[in-house]
Amino acid sequence: MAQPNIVLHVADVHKRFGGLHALADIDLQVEEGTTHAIIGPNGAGKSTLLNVIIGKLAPTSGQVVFDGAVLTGRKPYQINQLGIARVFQTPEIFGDLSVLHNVMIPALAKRDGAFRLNMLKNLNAETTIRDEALHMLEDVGMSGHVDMLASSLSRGDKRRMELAMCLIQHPRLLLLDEPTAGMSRHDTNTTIELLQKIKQRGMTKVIIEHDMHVVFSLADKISVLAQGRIIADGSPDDVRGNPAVQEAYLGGTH
Ligand SMILES: Nc1ncnc2c1ncn2[C@@H]1O[C@H](COP(=O)(O)OP(=O)(O)OP(=O)(O)O)[C@@H](O)[C@H]1O
Repeated sequence: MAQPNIVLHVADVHKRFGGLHALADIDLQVEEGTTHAIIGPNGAGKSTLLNVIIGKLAPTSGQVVFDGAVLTGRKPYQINQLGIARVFQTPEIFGDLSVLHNVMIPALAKRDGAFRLNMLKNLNAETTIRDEALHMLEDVGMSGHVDMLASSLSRGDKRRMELAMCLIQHPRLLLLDEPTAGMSRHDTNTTIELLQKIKQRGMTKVIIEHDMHVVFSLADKISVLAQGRIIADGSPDDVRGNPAVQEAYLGGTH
């Protein structure tokens, strides 16, 4: 059988904050085309792990390898340029620009190597990127919101717009940090359907999520963190039936 292609490898990563061992012995392999969920109770180390992957935090030891390139030591924008896009827990958007312009900006920043303020002056002249942004907005079901100010969107629509802002970068790996946090059940289900649609296209995703309905609707593989360590790693069925996971997480407050 052909070996799966490992897109992301978190190799023997430790992260200490003073005396606190926030991540210990983390070894995580994400296969191309899969949706890999990282779950765990509050304070388990999920955000720390994500921040180590995207270069916001340096590991105390160990390294992160993406598509053969060592990420450790690179800056977040350099990691983004290599093909990792992140949907933030708190959407980072330009509230006083239109939805369309918000989606165009990451594509311009990718094309030109960095975001520059003077990009905002020439947005209407960028017809190719404008067309692509329109296409992405259609893809996430937001064709009717193109000219609205981003600040006027509902929370769920901001999330969808931010997903379009990531998709227009054509990332090899999409990191989703609690993509349905604070959403109504209806918006959560719409987001699940959208992420399932992206999944069918084979995009690799790492998702941190508290909502088990979301996790079990999307994940091909789940890694469970507890107190900074991976206590289980496997298919959703493996993880669901694992007594250690039930004790640490599923039977807990979530
Ligand atoms: N910058 C920091 N300095 C000191 N301690 C930190 C820092 N960031 C996180 N921690 C600690 O590291 C541990 C892991 O935190 P982290 O935020 O990664 O957990 P989490 O699994 O994302 O939690 P939650 O689900 O509540 O967001 C916690 O004990 C937290 O208090």
